[in-house]
Amino acid sequence: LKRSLNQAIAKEKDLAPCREILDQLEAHDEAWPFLLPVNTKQFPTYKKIIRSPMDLSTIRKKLNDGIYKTRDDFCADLQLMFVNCVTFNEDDSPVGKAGHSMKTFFDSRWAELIAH
Ligand SMILES: Cc1ncccc1N[C@@H](C)c1ccc2c(c1)OCCCO2
Repeated sequence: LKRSLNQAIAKEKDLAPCREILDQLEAHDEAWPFLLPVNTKQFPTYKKIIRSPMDLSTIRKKLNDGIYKTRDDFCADLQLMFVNCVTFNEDDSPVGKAGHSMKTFFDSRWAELIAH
């Protein structure tokens, strides 16, 4: 499907803030549980419980490879990552707490981005 130049420019404008937010998420003190895919040898039940794993490195690759057509596609993968975290981890566990902290941070940055 050939995209016009204007559409390509519009897509880049839409996704540019996503790179900025992803930079900040990767640099966050509580990003450590989310930097790489969950190791299913380390957590054998993970694949059974979590049907669609997602992590920051996968999101970065998808963004770089032009997989996301809109900023909402990008947002959906982050929300999937946070839902997976709540599904598998207790709220008061270290990973559960990190997930809530990262989601709160993301949601506030996303609102700033959309609300301008
Ligand atoms: C986001 C998530 N959800 C469920 C399970 C794991 C994870 N993250 C992975 C990267 C992880 C988190 C904590 C860990 C860990 C690995 O290494 C084993 C030792 C304990 O500390």
